Amino acid sequence: SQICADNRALNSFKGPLAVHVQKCAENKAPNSYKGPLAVHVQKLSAMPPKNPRAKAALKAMKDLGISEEIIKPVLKKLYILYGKNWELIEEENYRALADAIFEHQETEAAEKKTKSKNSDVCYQSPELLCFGYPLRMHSHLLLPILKQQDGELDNGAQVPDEPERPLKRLRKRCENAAGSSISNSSPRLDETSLKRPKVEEGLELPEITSRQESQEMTVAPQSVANKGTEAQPDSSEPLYRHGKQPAKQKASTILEQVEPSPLHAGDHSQPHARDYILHSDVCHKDKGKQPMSPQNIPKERRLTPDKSILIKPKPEPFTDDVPHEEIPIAVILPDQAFSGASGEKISARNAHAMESLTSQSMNGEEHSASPPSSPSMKKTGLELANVSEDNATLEIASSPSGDVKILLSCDRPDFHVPSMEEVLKYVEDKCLRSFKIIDPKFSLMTVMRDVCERYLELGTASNNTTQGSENIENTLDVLKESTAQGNLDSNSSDLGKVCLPLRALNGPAENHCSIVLPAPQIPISIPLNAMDDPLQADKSTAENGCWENVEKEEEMNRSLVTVQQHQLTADDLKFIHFTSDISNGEENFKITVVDEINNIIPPSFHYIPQNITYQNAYVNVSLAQIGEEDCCPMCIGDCLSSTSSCACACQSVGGFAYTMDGLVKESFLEECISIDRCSKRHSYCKECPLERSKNDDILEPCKGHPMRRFIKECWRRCGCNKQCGNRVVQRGITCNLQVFFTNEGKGWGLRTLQDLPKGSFICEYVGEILTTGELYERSMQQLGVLKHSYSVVLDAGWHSGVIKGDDALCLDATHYGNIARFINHRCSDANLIQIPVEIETPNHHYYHLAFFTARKVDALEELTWDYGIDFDDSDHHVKAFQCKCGSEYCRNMKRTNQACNYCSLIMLAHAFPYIVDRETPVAKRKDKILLFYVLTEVLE
Ligand SMILES: C[S@@+](CC[C@H](N)C(=O)[O-])C[C@H]1O[C@@H](n2cnc3c(N)ncnc32)[C@H](O)[C@@H]1O
Repeated sequence: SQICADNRALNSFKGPLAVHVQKCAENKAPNSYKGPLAVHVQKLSAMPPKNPRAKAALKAMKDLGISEEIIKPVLKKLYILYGKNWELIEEENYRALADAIFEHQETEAAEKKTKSKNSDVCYQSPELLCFGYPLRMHSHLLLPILKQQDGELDNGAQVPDEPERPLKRLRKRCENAAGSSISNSSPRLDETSLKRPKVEEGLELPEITSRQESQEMTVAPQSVANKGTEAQPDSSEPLYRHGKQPAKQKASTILEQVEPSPLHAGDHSQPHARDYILHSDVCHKDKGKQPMSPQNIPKERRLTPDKSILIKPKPEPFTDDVPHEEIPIAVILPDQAFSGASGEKISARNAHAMESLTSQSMNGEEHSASPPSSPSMKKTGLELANVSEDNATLEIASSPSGDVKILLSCDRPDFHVPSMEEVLKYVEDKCLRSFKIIDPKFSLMTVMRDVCERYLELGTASNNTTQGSENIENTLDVLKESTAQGNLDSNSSDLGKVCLPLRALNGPAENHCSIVLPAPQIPISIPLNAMDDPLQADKSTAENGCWENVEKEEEMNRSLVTVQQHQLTADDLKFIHFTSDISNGEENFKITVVDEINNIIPPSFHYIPQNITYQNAYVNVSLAQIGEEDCCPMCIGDCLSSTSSCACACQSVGGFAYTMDGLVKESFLEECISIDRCSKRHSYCKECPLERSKNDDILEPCKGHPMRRFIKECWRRCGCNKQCGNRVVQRGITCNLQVFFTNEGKGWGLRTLQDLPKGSFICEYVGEILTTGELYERSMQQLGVLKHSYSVVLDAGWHSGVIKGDDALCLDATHYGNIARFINHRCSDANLIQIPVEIETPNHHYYHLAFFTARKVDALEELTWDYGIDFDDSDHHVKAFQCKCGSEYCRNMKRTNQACNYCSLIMLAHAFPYIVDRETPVAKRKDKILLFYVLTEVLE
């Protein structure tokens, strides 16, 4: 209410109250609106005014025996008509007010008499409908609305003694709009409604529109002054005229002049005010025929024609008193924006240049009742597009003269105006994540400029070539051009460019085209923050500039492409290369990242290609500790080509573990797999390092560690060369891998982009080397913080009993790691197998945890390994999660009762655990399912 009063224009008020009033109007039935505002407005009407001048006016009239209910609406009306100039009202002891009251009463009396006649007129003429009801029925309803608009007279809504502020602006608008004769956007009150209904010969009616109110009643007071006189031909044309007067066409002229600027289409107050004038027309139709007979005031006290009280519009300077939110955040000036390739001539906050364009924030709901291309808009060329989100609104309006205004507004109470840079950055980042193809030079301002250019282009020469798919093509062309240009700018070579089929861009088949994108070249290092909040990670990444090279490679990075999964085929994927390399260039191959589901990037971490000691872990890498028996100094070239196994090979079971092709030998692999899958091949520590690390007295019995086979690779003390066939893991990743977002709810995962034969080396698990004690402490600190676990225990050698004290080691890839941290778990039949590999240290204390394919793996298959989790052991170093591996041998099945295709059966498993255990001691789900089917049928 206060804001209303201050702004004296409902349309400037963005709060819920405005929405209520808007609703009132748009529901066409303010009287049927029972919302809090209606109640509030009624209350307002009943409350005494706080303004002392209003009080005095009331008192003066009351003294004449007129009741307050009669006085207030008339006073209100007069106040508006007089341009809120109290002097005029107070003059001659409230003569004008008394006059108006009597007039009002006369009108009402006359109205009663002619009720049926008027009623017919009202219903027949659409222009005379107000809120869907005959206007004459609404005088009492309109007043409260007007009160809201002007916020005075009632309930402490202060009556400003100074009438100027908003009116100045509106007058200015009026002046600006005068030449354009642009109509209102109201669907009910289009151009036809501006035509003044044919007025019977008689009184000229009060011409009050919202614009007229805003015009400071440049006409109204004059008309009051001319009551009873002949119509004045000049600008002092009276609005109130007593006695028979010829109906003037002037009224419609005035209306045209006071038409809102096109962008004022969202004006909340407009319908009310417009309706009000029509109402006035109807209600006063018969005035000329009805004698005005004041009841309590002698005739001589009534207003007489007196030029001295004519009010001429003051040439008040234009002052922009519109609330801050109304100033457009970004204004695009076509003539500037189009003026060159640089294009960045968009002036932000250039409200000044757009003075003539005014626009109001509208609630999307309300506005939907008035679509952008409503007939009235079409007629005038006014275009208004409106997008609403929550309480925030984006409104784009354009006028036939070529002005475009973009207005962002928000009516939430907790809203603060963000910086333009912040908004642009945020939206750009989002676009970068969301769109399939991004111009390396993408910026929101470029998009805005494109809008302008399109506007100009379509509005001028080529405006008849813009249908449907062609629009798409145009857009693609723009993208194509700019992207290609970006390529040229950033990389003059064609090397590494890939052709991206655009089929996935929703365009029809005939619109397919290709876009040349730069191939992956720029490594990204993802910072260590917001580990488990991808969006946060994105944001902080951008904000902190933590991506290495982000400054210099920004444009290239922006070519990150994300593709909707459902639109992708394996063939498509072959064409799509992503410019990001999650390894930051640390690996031999670029490791791309793709999220086809959410368009996000993985949470940040530091990519390291090799293990690194955190603090206390003791990893003794020294030539001195490598004995003769632990290396092959006499070998030359490739050890594998030798007829006999070298010393290194001998340390691996049965000779070399690798084939000449660099694969793990089948026999060795099978043995490793069987160890992995058979719990019998476990060793149990008398004093388990994992238990010791807990630092408590209650040591739990060791749950066992697999007694794994090691591979021993040749290394620096060996005589062979780097290409020796017994050096596989140390040569690093040699296959094409990709980090992707799984759609089974496991988070990110790793997949291969190429077919892989059985026994292929994939990668090793890299992370910080921690002691088990350190890992335990870290886990305690991060308890409940992290969504995923990234630690493994290097326990393959524990059975040898060499682990002492706190020496037992772990790898934690939470903050520092490589792509192995993305490999998800799969129970029992994972396609990867972990094999401990000794390289630079000849004992089993520290080793490399390497992953090899346990079978042939097809391109695009997710790579998984069995974490070895005992899902019933809550103490396991990998926090038990609800397994979604999908394996038919899933060990977590009996606890899974959600997100499982067999959930109903699993519920039964809960009901019959004994049967399950007895029937399937090794927990093979196949068996369970069979069993449960039987049970289900029995139950049914
Ligand atoms: C080494 S991380 C694997 C990468 C992880 N998915 C990510 O988004 O970063 C291990 C974590 O992934 C999740 N995970 C791995 N395998 C899973 C599975 N089969 N079912 C459900 N979640 C799994 C668990 O949260 C687990 O703690």
